Amino acid sequence: MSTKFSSLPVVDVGALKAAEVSSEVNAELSQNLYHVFATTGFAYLVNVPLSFDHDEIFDLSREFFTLPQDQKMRLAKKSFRPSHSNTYRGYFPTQLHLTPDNLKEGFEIGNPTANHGPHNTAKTQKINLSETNVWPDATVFSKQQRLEQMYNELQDLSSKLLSLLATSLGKDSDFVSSWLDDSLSTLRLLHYPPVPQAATQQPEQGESVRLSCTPHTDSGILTLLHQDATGGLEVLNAAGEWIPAPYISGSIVVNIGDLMARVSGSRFKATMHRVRAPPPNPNSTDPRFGRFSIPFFFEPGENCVLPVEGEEGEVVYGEWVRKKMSTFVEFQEDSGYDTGTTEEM
Ligand SMILES: O=C(O)CCC(=O)C(=O)O
Ligand SMILES: [Fe+2]
Repeated sequence: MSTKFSSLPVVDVGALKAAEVSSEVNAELSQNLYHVFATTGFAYLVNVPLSFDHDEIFDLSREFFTLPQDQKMRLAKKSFRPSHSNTYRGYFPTQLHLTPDNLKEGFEIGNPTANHGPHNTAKTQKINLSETNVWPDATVFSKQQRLEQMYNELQDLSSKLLSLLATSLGKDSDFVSSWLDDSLSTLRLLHYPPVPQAATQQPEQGESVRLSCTPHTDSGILTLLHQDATGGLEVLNAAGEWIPAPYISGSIVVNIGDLMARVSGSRFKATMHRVRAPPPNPNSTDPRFGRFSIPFFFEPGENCVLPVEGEEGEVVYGEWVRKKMSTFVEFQEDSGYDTGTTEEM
């Protein structure tokens, strides 16, 4: 459980821009990060070492979501287009038949330089966690390379943060290095379309606010989130109050996932969060409106074995994520997903 915070702390990570970081600065950053992850589990990072700003990444995301629907559906995962072979990477459309409190469309990419060789066991599963990315044709979307570069920068930043976290837990600096092998990190472009006026005025019975992402904790290690200025992200404190996490210019939000909380022996907190529905808009189908956000989920490789502090056992990441997946709205059974193992290849 997190503490009774009333706002999210801000951590300046500008020191990570330098090619060499002194051991004093590393120790200070490591302590700061330990403190926020052991209390709120969430923080804003400022002065991040990234070559792109919010305008650039959100322009790129808007360019993707304003593609004609049939172009986006060419990238749809198999559960939405059974003739397609991509099961894990690609596009998912808004699912109007599921709960109205999870109205979102998304586009997910994995490691652009991954080795998709035959050694990977993923091919025996219905969902291939390490499949190659799918992309729109370069004639309609020109930003593939830039998005791949953004992915790599977010992965680098995550790996720097992870080694600071390892130090803060009293581990060797190579404690997390194997987590980076064949990493399954996901960069997810998200668009929450505005809901029609009538729907926002009538929340469902027993519910006080209209949401577009229901309360959850992230399942993995660490999430780095770019959010636009629409607002709506809220984080639950120990007193059961939803604390707004509004957009702060130039910042990204970072939070701990369930697996990292477990690996740390519950020293780090995976804090519950949700997103309020964006303001209603009469042009509710116009994809330029609504909330845009871009979480980057740092994930280890499928075969990575993570030791768990204070417990006998270990966690194999691929098994963990498949178990968790059955609870994600995008992977619910009635959306067509089956996360189990196939009898045959
Ligand atoms: O859209 C957001 O700001 C948050 C999204 C989120 O929490 C998630 O995708 O796990
Ligand atoms: Fe989340």
